[in-house]
Amino acid sequence: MTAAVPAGAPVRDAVLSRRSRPKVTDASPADAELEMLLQAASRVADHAALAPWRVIALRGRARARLGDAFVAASGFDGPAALALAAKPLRAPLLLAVVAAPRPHPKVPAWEQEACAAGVGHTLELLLDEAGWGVMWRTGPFTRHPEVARMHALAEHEHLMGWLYVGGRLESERPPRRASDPARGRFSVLG
Ligand SMILES: Cc1cc2nc3c(=O)[nH]c(=O)nc-3n(C[C@H](O)[C@H](O)[C@H](O)COP(=O)(O)O)c2cc1C
Repeated sequence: MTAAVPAGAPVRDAVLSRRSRPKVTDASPADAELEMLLQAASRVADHAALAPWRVIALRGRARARLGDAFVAASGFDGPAALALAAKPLRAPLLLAVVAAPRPHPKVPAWEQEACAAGVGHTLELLLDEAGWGVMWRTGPFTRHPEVARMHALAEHEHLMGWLYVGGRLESERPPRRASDPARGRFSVLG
């Protein structure tokens, strides 16, 4: 038997139409819009309702300070350092997704990180649905102490990466993924 797909199926439509957008304009959502979308994203499944995550918005000079932290973490100098320092400047707004797992008698750290990742994915989807350009990025220095310090993370917190957010370039139509990643990744145990 096939379950009926509700007319419109807006969640499925939003998921199927989402694209990562590597190039964005200088426009960005206001903090009030971000808080509203985050309130929705916070409804992901969350064992024991620990909300083991938080999100930090990096705008303006904070992006340059992140670039400086990347360079300090890398030990690079010269042109390689300049290129690395410029990476966070690719979007006007970076949303650092932070996992904040704490010891819990029933909920191990990996479950809490799964919840934080869910918030990241859901927030990315909601921003895309709202018409913003978004791409989740990480890199080799995501969990380096210099980068944690720049975000003023607590001891138990670590980064899951950044949602790079900006305005959409109307000229750009990012391609769909060529393959069907779900093919062969479903099985049934009777
Ligand atoms: C946790 C995480 C980290 C990622 N880091 C990067 C990255 O550093 N660089 C990159 O090109 N893509 C990265 N990606 C993948 C992109 O966000 C994106 O999903 C990919 O380019 C495919 O495009 P699509 O989302 O439109 O299918 C990351 C995805 C996730 C979930």
